[in-house]
Amino acid sequence: MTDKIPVTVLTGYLGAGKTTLLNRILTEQHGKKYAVIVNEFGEIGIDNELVVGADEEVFEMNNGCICCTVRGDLIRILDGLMKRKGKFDAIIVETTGLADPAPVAQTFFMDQDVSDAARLDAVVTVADAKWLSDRLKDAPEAKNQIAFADVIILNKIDLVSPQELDEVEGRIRAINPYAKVHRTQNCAIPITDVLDRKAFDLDRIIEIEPSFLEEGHHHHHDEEMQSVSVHLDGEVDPEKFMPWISNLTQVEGPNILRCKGIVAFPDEPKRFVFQGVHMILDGDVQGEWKPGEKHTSKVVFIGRDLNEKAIREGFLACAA
Ligand SMILES: Nc1nc2c(ncn2[C@@H]2O[C@H](COP(=O)(O)OP(=O)(O)OP(=O)(O)O)[C@@H](O)[C@H]2O)c(=O)[nH]1
Repeated sequence: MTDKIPVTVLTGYLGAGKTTLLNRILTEQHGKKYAVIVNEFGEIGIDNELVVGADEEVFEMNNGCICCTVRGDLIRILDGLMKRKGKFDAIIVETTGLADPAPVAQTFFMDQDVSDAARLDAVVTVADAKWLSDRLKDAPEAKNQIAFADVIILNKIDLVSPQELDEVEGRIRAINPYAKVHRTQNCAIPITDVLDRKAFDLDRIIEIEPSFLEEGHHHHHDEEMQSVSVHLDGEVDPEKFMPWISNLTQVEGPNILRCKGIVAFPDEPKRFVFQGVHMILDGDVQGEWKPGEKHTSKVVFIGRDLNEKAIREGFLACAA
């Protein structure tokens, strides 16, 4: 048991702050070596490029949600990591914001090779203090993620009043009275509160969902959720791109749960990276393009009722 590799499953709804937390963990002086598995909903990988840290190996799984189609992928990557045991102190799996954590956690108990070599240390859920209450009403995944958490990072406390914060924590407590809740801004939390918690308690999970250990476990999915990703084989003109993205998120904000992108501007040595949650956009230049690297641009939108054609044409029209 003790020499099994601890695995932390990092979950939380779209845009809650999972990558922010991951980057915090990886940049802290911990002297440990982590393998990171990132899964995102969308065709073009962006999250892996946003994860900092030179020493970590990042394994990416695309085209599907970790809890459904790519679970085989997860097992394959974990098997590969197990064979290199001793090289990693721990494994961190960052799931897409739409993943139901139950089947992910299930993998560590159902697959013999995986369960022989790894132990699920904890399910850590990042919750968005501003949007969680709304998502609990319309997104079953958000509820499951809270229900399955061992540790809950109630993040973005800067965006709500103390009263709203107490309310949202009350909702969390109503769903999951067991998890340790930490209130944070930008996921600022000591690493020891997140990793190596030995917090995953199978008995408790079975109590919540008695069918947890049965194959063919039923899980909830939001059928209306879709993703649109667009790749532009070159640079974009900031004079066209900035008004386009800001207008799109203002108009379509309620439907766009999440957007992100990495784009190249002419004469700019760094990549412009932006992210948004509904109509809140955040972007900055970061990370220089490598010498000889082709300057390309890509954007991903996740949401409901997205007009794929308009988004695709709109972005491509921003070409420099
Ligand atoms: N105001 C505020 N913004 C935050 C805070 N934490 C993170 N953000 C911002 O919220 C956005 C989403 O953060 P991410 O860490 O990318 O969220 P995520 O959960 O990894 O997103 P997905 O991978 O798309 O599901 C980014 O623009 C962050 O800078 C916070 O405490 N307060």
